[in-house]
Amino acid sequence: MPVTHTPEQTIASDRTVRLLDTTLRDGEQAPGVSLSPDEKVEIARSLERAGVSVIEAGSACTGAGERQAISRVTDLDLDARVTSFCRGITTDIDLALECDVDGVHIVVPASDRHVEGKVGTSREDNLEKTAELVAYAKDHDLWVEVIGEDGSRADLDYLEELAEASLEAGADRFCFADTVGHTGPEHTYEAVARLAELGPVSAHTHDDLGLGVTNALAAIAAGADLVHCTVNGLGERAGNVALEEVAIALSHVYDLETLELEELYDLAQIVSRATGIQLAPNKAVIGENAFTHESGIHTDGTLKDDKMYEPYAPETVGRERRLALGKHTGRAGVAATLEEHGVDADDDEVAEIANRVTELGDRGRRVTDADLLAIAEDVTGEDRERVVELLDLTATSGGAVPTASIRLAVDGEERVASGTGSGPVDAAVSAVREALGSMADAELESYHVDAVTGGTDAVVTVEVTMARNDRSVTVARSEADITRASVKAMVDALDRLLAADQQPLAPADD
Ligand SMILES: CC(=O)SCCNC(=O)CCNC(=O)[C@H](O)C(C)(C)COP(=O)(O)OP(=O)(O)OC[C@H]1O[C@@H](n2cnc3c(N)ncnc32)[C@H](O)[C@@H]1OP(=O)(O)O
Ligand SMILES: CC(C)C(=O)C(=O)O
Repeated sequence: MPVTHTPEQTIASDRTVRLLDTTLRDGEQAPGVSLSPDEKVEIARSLERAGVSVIEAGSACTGAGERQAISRVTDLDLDARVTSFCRGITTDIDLALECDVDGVHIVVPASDRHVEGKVGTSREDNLEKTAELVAYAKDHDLWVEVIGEDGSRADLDYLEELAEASLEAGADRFCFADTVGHTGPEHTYEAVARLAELGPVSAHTHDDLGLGVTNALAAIAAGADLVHCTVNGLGERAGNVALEEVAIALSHVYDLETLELEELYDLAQIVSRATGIQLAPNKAVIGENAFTHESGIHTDGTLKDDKMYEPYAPETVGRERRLALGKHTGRAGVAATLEEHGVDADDDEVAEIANRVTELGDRGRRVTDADLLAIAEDVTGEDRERVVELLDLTATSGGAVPTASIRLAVDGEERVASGTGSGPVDAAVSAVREALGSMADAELESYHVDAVTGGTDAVVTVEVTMARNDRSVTVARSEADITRASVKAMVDALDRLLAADQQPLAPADD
């Protein structure tokens, strides 16, 4: 049954719920991820700033390098409890002790598949062994959480026996683990509610079915007071439940605070950088698009009331709202972005600019602010200070080799050059490149011609996209002469790239 349907099954805002972060252990188990000691230290510090209660720093049994990294984290003397994963083996606990951890997670099999098929023991021996391990760890003054691995596929009566044996032996808590992310909120609720009758319970959920958060919330509703999470939902296979998602869901839906939410975005970036795993743009809380609006109706609504299309303010999680331009842009978004750039345009001009932005977006293009400004300048006829400007152009195509000569103003000085090519446009472009030298080092990503009016006197619009240093700009110019429109568009695009780069002027190559 869903977790919020009855008052008993909801999460009261006065509950104390804490978050355990296992980015440095389960997160690091994501294929291809390996964190250096320095990276673990950096992440641990930012987890501390965010206010997590427990940091599982790694698996001491993995090797000397891992133990060195865990020791670096324990050396930080954080407020958070620092722990290590241990299998149900005494030597794993000894290795964790070498790292001076505050506590251990003793991971023992819970389902018959794990008890018999993986570890090769029996239910009875597993109970006995678990109790011995807990007593051993407690004798060494460790905080102890016993995790019943594959608990969601275990016989629930046996899981209770395992929790009972652990708690009676002195474990501080028992953890319900949905190891392969196979279960749903109803079963999670039932299992955790039964375990919570016995003592403190944690929950460890995975996202294989996309139910990580749902199950974590079900576990909390059922009485779990410590939830295992990872930053950005990193972890085995489809990952663990994301720390940022649990924290914001508890805050926004249940009014229950667990973390310093405004630290979440920095934390996400730090982990993404260290692990090399990029954030999906549509990822809740921390994805690039989480607070970005492109479609006209949303942008217009958001400008009228910033809560119109957002559940909570982006600043809550350390972010800012962004308006994007593209195929779905409307007048309100264009007007707001132009205002941000100090560009004046009347209503008709804004409507025309919005149409041109949509057309550009329609061609599958991302529309940048530079694109918008180029369109606005064309539509409004407003000029601006330029680094490069076209003064004159002559092109001939009658002879054997099409040639063009060009006169440009470059930072106030005149430059003249000529070029040849396969046609007049190509010749003019070579002349431009000749005149500008290295300033023209930019790739022509696309070149597109449209006849705006019919007949032999048609006005053509030439649209070019030029790119340099990860920046690209699209400029369209309309003229009766296709060569002139092409050169104007290209010179303007280069000018905008130069302005964006703030690149010092290079002398023309002689
Ligand atoms: C659900 C989870 O996320 S569990 C945590 C997963 N984490 C890791 O695997 C940490 C990284 N792993 C490692 O560094 C290595 O696998 C080590 C050091 C743990 C073990 O390496 P190896 O000795 O080479 O063993 P290997 O990896 O081949 O097999 C795992 C062994 O652990 C045993 N094991 C697994 N779980 C448990 C457990 N809960 N309790 C006791 N033993 C266990 C397996 O039975 C197997 O033992 P066996 O070789 O006697 O059959
Ligand atoms: C070690 C345990 C908690 C685990 O990672 C899992 O069950 O997924």
